[in-house]
Amino acid sequence: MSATVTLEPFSLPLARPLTTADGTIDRREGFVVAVERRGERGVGEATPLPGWTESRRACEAALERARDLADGEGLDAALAALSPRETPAARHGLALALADARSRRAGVPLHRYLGGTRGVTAVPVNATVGDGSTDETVAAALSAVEDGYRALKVKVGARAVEEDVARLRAVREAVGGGVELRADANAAWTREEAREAVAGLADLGVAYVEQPLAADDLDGHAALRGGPVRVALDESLVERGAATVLDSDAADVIVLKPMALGGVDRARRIARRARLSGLEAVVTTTVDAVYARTAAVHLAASLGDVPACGLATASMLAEDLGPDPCRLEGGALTVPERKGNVPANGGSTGA
Ligand SMILES: O=C(O)CCC(=O)c1ccccc1C(=O)O
Ligand SMILES: [Mg+2]
Repeated sequence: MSATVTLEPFSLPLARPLTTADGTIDRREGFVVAVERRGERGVGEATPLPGWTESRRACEAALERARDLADGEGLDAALAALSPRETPAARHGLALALADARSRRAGVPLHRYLGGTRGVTAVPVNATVGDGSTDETVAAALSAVEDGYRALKVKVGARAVEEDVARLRAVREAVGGGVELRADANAAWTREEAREAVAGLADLGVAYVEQPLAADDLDGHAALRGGPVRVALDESLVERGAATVLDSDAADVIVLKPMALGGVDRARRIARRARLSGLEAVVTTTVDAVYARTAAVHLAASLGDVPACGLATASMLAEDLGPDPCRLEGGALTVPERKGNVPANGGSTGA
């Protein structure tokens, strides 16, 4: 059945640029993808992040092809034509628009539509602390704990290993033992640096180190496991594919970015497979706008009982595409309970 797809470009500056070992993110650009089918409207978001997804240009070209295909052959054919490996952001955008429309028609919130059955009303989240001096890092950590966060993810790998270990030590001393600490190296370290780092972080009670080594180095990651600091993989899922990572012994935890994995539906399937293999699944964003970010909250809620997720990225944006329907309460984001993904009026009142 023929259906209308519309694409609206956007460009959002960050208020707090995120500095990682892999560079600084200071703006997010993409497309709002809207579908209209049998009078039902659904809204999705395609926000490519080069290095993690296709380029903006490739994303736009893929979405334009999908729009033309939907016009003749319908939305399912258009979605099937979008490759989750080649153009994950484009597929994410159209898949979310469809899921939003269908969950609205069914009168259920997106997390129920995705298959969540438990009454999850909030998702625990980590604060994201970018690279910075020890003083800056401690200040950001203390401010996050003051805001109620019980888990902090600190970016590392942009400076010498001993400096990063000193930053984490200063954070641990400042926030005390009751806060979960994680470190994300964004693939910056050599095997030797990673061994040094893990040894230094071990007695600081760091729960896991995210992507210490190059994305393709599954053997290196496997060899790092087994100590008190667990190993999480993020970039490796994009580089090697989720199935390869899950079939390896390289990770204790996998980090799921729906935008980089081709949609919340794809990310959910990977999360469930990971759990069956005894891995933990953490849902995060690529610093997305409100539609993709909220969808990732629904995804985490649909999984039930998730560890703290990297979904508290709204405050990095200077502007957004609409009001945030989630509130931070006690280190967790509230899950929207109205039908669909983001409530049509921004979620301020009513059902
Ligand atoms: O997980 C989080 O806390 C926030 C998301 C985040 O860190 C991130 C955001 C954009 C690109 C890469 C990453 C990453 O996890 O490496
Ligand atoms: Mg990461």
